[in-house]
Amino acid sequence: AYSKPVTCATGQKTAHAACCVLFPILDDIQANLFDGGKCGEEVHESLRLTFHDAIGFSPSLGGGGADGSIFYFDKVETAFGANAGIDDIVDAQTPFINKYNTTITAGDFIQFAGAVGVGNCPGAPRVPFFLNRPAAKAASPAGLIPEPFDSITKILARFAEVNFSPEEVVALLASHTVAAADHVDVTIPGSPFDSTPGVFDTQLFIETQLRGTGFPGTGGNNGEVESPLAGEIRLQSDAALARDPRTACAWQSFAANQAKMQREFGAAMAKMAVIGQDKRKMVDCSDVIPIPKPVVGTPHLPAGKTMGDIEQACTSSAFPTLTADPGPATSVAPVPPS
Ligand code: HEM
Ligand SMILES: [Ca+2]
Ligand SMILES: [Mn+2]
Repeated sequence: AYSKPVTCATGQKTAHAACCVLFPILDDIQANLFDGGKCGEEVHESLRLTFHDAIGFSPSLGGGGADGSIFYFDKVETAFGANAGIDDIVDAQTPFINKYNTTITAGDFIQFAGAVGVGNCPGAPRVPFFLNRPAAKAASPAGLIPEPFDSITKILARFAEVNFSPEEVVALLASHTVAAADHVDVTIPGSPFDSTPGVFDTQLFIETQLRGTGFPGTGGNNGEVESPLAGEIRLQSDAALARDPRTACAWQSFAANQAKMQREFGAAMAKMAVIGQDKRKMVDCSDVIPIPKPVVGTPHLPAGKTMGDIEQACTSSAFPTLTADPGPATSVAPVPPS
């Protein structure tokens, strides 16, 4: 229904008066959670948290989806193996969630922080945000969060339970362009999944298609396979999604198409953020989310690589032709801890 834009007491305009409460929260988290609007560790972890809260719904086992259960029942959920390390960001968000708990629920806060946070990464879409999740009633059942050692059959089946197609799963994995692992190889915390963890670019889809040549730290970790670059870590699940006949062409379709990746990631995030929720009871506050900066750089091979290093997997079309950065072989620095 049409509603007249309002001017909030704090001066900003929004389509719905109910959204005005979000502006002070926006300013606070940008300054004090995201280090002045950066795309660093807290943004990466806040984005991961949106997924680990939202995916906690199954038609057969229950759970409330994107309901903040990972905060309200954190003792239960942070103990799940798939949630290794998630306690850090739950702890970091807790003072903010408590400060605003008379205004918005933890479920709203977690999705709001993720949408705002990823928007700090140049090249990200403006992720829509809907307000009004009730507080969680129970913890998520165990076993609902995909693990990097799961088969593609298991991963796609889990997402299908919450109505996500294989193409939507691949679109969601664009999140790993602004991501690093602390717990896959604990000897090298902060190891990024692509060479540009501060930019929401397509490098993840390019670099995961390169032949793996070694482990950045120790070998033999569960859910890890060889990566193509020093300092870069590769999840077994990302490598398999890039090569499986069910997902390889979707994966390749994002490799040199920033606009397609942005569009489909934004749409899939909007859908994920309301898993288990009744959208008719929610208010569209998308216009509160700041407009992200454009991407930095263009799709390329890391220095030292050639098209011969691409492991073509999609059988219906060729991987886009890319040129390599000049200079010595790219090596990737860890994302600094907060
Ligand atoms: C097949 C599905 C997925 C699997 C198996 C998976 C697995 C993982 C693993 C193992 C890590 C490393 C955690 C650590 O060691 O610190 C990680 C990080 C991350 N994941 Fe995923 N993930 C999946 C899907 C997603 C989705 C759908 C999103 C968000 C929309 C997401 C966002 C992130 C982010 C942003 C990080 C980086 C966190 C940081 O840098 O601290 N992942 N993921
Ligand atoms: Ca990136
Ligand atoms: Mn981290």
